[in-house]
Order: sequence, then C-alpha cells, then structure tokens
Amino acid sequence: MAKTTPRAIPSMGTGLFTLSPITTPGTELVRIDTPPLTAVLNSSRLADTCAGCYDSSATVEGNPQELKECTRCRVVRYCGKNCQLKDWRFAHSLECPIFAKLHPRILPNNVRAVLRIVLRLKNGKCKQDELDAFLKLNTHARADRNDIVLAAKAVKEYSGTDMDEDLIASFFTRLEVNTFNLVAYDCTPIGLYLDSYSSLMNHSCDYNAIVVFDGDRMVVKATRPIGKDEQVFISYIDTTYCVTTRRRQLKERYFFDCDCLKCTRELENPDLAAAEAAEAAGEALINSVSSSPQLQDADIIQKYKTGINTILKNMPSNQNSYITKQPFMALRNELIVALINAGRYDDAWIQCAIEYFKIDPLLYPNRGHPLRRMHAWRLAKITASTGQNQLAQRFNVDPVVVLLHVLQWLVDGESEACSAPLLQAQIRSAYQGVSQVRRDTRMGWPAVEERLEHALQRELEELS
Ligand SMILES: C[S@@+](CC[C@H](N)C(=O)[O-])C[C@H]1O[C@@H](n2cnc3c(N)ncnc32)[C@H](O)[C@@H]1O
Repeated sequence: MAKTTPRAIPSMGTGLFTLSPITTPGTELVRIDTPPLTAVLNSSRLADTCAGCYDSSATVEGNPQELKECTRCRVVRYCGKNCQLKDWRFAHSLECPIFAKLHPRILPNNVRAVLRIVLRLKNGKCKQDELDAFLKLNTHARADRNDIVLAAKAVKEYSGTDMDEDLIASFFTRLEVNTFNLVAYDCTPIGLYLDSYSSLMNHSCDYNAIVVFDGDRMVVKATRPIGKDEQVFISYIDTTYCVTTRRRQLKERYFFDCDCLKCTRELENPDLAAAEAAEAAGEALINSVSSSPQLQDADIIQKYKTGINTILKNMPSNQNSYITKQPFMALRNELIVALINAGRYDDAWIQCAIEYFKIDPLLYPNRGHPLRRMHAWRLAKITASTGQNQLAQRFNVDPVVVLLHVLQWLVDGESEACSAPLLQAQIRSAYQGVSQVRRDTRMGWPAVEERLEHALQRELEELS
C-alpha cells in the first residue's frame, strides 16, 4: 500500500508527503521495483560492476567477480545470463551498436543516461506517462549551455531520433537536478539513477528519510518517526559540512537556498568563518594528496596527521567537539585508507574504533543510519583481519570481545537499519560465524570497554 503521495508546496515545486504516521525508523516509504526511467554505471565502474543488477560486492570484497563482457560492444559486463537478458530487453539492445562503433571510447555518464531515454522513446519502450512525469520535474540550468548543446547534438546523431534538439537538451538539464547517485551496498557511488516519482523528494539538511539501493531496486527509508501528512525530506548533500558549505553546494547544483531548521540554527554560529576556512584547507589537502601519485603511503599518512594538527591549531580555542566536524572526519577517513594501504592495520583499527565509538553516535544518533552501520562493519572487518595478539598487546583489549560487541550491535539494529539488504546478509553471516566460536569469555564487554576508552583517549590526544 502506498505510504506517500505527491503534493505541491509553494517555493519547492512538488514534494512527497506521508499518507499515515510512520512510527518506526527504518520503515520503507517508497520502493521502486520496476526499472527506472534511466540508470547507468559510472564509466569507472563498467569493468567491475554488473550492468544488470549493479552488484559489485565481490569486487568490493577484494575478490574479483566473474563478469562476462557483452561480446558485441565490449563496454558493459554482467554477472549472468538473467542480468544480461534483462538489460538487453530494457535498453542495451538499442545502445549496444552505438557503443560498439565507438569502442574503445566510452560516452560520458550523463550522455549514456540521456541516450537510454531517447532510444527507449524512439522505439516505443517508454510510456507517455513516464515521459510526462519526467518533464514535470523541476529544472534550472540553461539548456543553451555549451556542454549541454554539444551533448544533445551527440545524442541526436547517435540515436538517429527526429526529436527536437532543444527537448534533448532539456533532458540533460533535468538530469542535473533530479538524478540520484546509484550507490553500492557499501555506500560508494557507482552510477546515475533517475526515477521520476522518487525524484519528487525535496531536500532538508535535517532530513527524515534516506535512499538505499538494493542492487537495481531503490528504497526510501524513514530515519525517524514522521507524522501523517508531513513532507518526506532526503538530503542531497553531505550534511556533516558547515552551513555555508552546504548552502553553497545546494545553490550551485540545485539552485535554491536551504532554510531548514539546521541551517537557520547554524547560521548563528560565530565561528562559522573559521569552520569554513578549515573545510577549505582540508579539501585542499585531500586534493593535493590525490593529485600527487608519486607520494608513498608513509608520506600520505604523515601529511594527513600533520594536516589535522595544523588545521586544528587554526581553529577557535574551544574545539572539544572537533572530531565530529569537517574536515576532520574526511581527513580521518583518508588517513584510515592510507593506513590500510600501508598495511598498518593496528593504526587503522584504532581510527575506525574512534569513528564507531566516539564520532558516529553523536553524528548519526539514528542507529540505522547507513554510514553508521557501514563504519561499524568496517571496524568489524578490520578487527577480524588484524592479528589478535597485535591488537591485544598494543591496546590492552581482547579483539574478539570487541568484534562480538560490534556485530551484536549491528544484528540488534537490523529492524531499524537503513542499509542495503546485501550488507545485512553479510553481517548476519559474519555474526553466526563468530558467535559459534567457543572461547573463554572471562573478560566481558564492560571491562574491555573501559580499557578501550583509555586507548581511544590516548589516540585522540596524540592526534590533536
Ligand atoms: C529533485 S528535485 C525535487 C522535486 C521538485 N520539487 C519538483 O517539483 O520537481 C530538486 C529541486 O527541487 C527544489 N527543492 C528541493 N528541496 C528544496 C528546498 N528545501 N527548498 C526549496 N527548493 C527545493 C529545487 O528547485 C531543486 O532543484
């Protein structure tokens, strides 16, 4: 039974509203089971992700999946015949000869996405009501922008459609404000996805819902209770950034000024300019590292550690809460990746533990938040794969007790979870494996928690 309905709102266009009260976080508000108007993988993910079900789990887990290339175009790959057939019937039969002619060049993501819409329309595969719903969505960018004009020309030529070029150009501008990032079960972006009904959801930095992908299906879940006739809001951007950064991103990409409660409250913060400068410094550091391929892992680690210290020193004095602020979270994440790449698993472990125990409960009070669950899963995986003696000796904690605690937390929170079912399945299987290990549990969680607290505090002091 439908849980939402579209309604017009002054100043926001149309939005989605609840039809009945939603009492439990994790409740499904919208589920899109049918193929969307268009969806494509990012060019960088075409080689390691199935273009039928968008599953890249085997690759993500470091175990390259057997994907079979489409022998005609050699651009897309599939995990099996069912996925190939499904995609062939949906749109690939139409685009395949075009891709084959262009091979090894690959069209940009947005061009492949619009090409799919145009080819399906031309071949009677897209229903008029689907097109009407798409054309009703808000659009802002000018369709006479040079890149859009060129892209529309290319789509017209490749598809052989007699559709007006201006109409094709308007598809591109509509795509810009209405597409979702298609994300893998571990929250990494892998493509573009546009379904006209779910695109009606408006933004709030103080959102009450979240979009999750279950392979090729899209699900919108409540992150907290929502009253009847309340608007469903998702967040279009990363809300951990400060209000000025968020508002700039929303203005540039979505053409509106957010006036949600969170923005209004944060605009009164007297330290806003310093927060913005810190975010800019963090972004510059991450960009400089990623554009220096010659840097060794050890240099990268040093750069991030020094960067965190320097940025922190330039912040106003009372920065006790810095760990839950940007750019420190983004820098910590980069540091964790660099430590894992360098094989320094115990150092990465303590950073993941800081994230899970100290940062996420404050940042994502909702236990079901997909990032909070993903971070917990990352901590569980790194705990399981780091030498047990190494962790026990350095941090004075029993890693198996920590692992059981984190997995138990993940399993207990499953009913509220706003993460992909694939992740849930992996968690359950890991939990069953670990909880069956017979072991001496003389030291229970409370004692380990106390020791861990010391280790976390030591590490936090060292980094700041
Ligand atoms: C994905 S669409 C959402 C559906 C849109 N309201 C419509 O009627 O097509 C994104 C656009 O909706 C509008 N929008 C979304 N959230 C808003 C907000 N909090 N305040 C004002 N406008 C908003 C902006 O025009 C934005 O570019």
